[in-house]
Amino acid sequence: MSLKVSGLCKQINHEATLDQISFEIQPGQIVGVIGRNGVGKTTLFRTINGQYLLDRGTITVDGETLLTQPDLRTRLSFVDPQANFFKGATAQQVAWYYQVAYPDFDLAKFNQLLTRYGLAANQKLRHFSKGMFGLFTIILSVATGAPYIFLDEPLDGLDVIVRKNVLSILIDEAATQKRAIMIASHNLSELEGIIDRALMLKGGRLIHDYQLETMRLQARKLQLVYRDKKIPALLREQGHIVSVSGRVIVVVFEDFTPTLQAALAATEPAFQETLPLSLTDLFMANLTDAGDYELLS
Ligand SMILES: Nc1ncnc2c1ncn2[C@@H]1O[C@H](COP(=O)(O)OP(=O)(O)OP(=O)(O)O)[C@@H](O)[C@H]1O
Repeated sequence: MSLKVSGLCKQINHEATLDQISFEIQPGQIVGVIGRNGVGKTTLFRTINGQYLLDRGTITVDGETLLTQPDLRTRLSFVDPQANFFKGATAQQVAWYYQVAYPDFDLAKFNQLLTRYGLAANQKLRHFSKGMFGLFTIILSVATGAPYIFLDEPLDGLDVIVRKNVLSILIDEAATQKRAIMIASHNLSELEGIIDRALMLKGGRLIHDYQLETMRLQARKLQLVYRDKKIPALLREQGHIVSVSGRVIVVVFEDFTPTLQAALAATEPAFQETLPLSLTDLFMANLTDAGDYELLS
């Protein structure tokens, strides 16, 4: 059982928005999709879910090819936050449409979650606030019964209490219902609390598939201070510089070995301290451009 994407390519306006994307997700996994604005996260979800046609590649759902078997789409759920199809319908009406599309739609769960979060079933979606609509999207996705759920910025606009509740719903769905959940989000600190893996996109490609547990064991974030105003070449060659402030350099090494530690000691930093490493650090380490931080001259 898995959803497998192999060599997926998607061009938009003759640009390779997604280029040779391959990954596989298993039931029970919560996987983050991260990357800078405009890198293609939403396009990836739309292409997997059939809103955009893919140019090349294959997608299989539990071993069967999605393109040739459209009924497999009922195993995927993606409520596109930017789609306006249902904005004139009430929450209840949308549930009726979804019941037709999704054979396992759980109306009781849908109604129970609407009530629990204070959303009126007879209210039109266009009358929901941004946060209410975000919450509705998650409730609808969960109620479909689809084993593979895609959520695009699900925490956007939700207040802190609702965010915590939503995260618990997702963890519960993954743990007890064995749903696989893919979440595209810029909310890295909250994402980090629930995901097992993070797929990092850059320049249309999948540049990292982090298993967070392994990553935490292998990577190291260091704060270093040097006497002279020069950044040792080793830091650029073996690490990712996250920030430079005066003589203080923060650098992330994704594979911190004893050999690297020895080489680093040879650069004779005046001060060295290990800092806690987060998903935000990995994001900055990989996706910060030279122009995004000021270098020592
Ligand atoms: N329907 C479309 N028409 C034209 N360009 C599009 C379309 N959909 C996506 N794009 C372009 O594809 C690129 C990827 O957009 P996408 O929305 O997938 O990025 P994203 O990673 O989700 O961004 P963000 O983090 O800002 O939400 C962007 O350059 C965007 O302008």
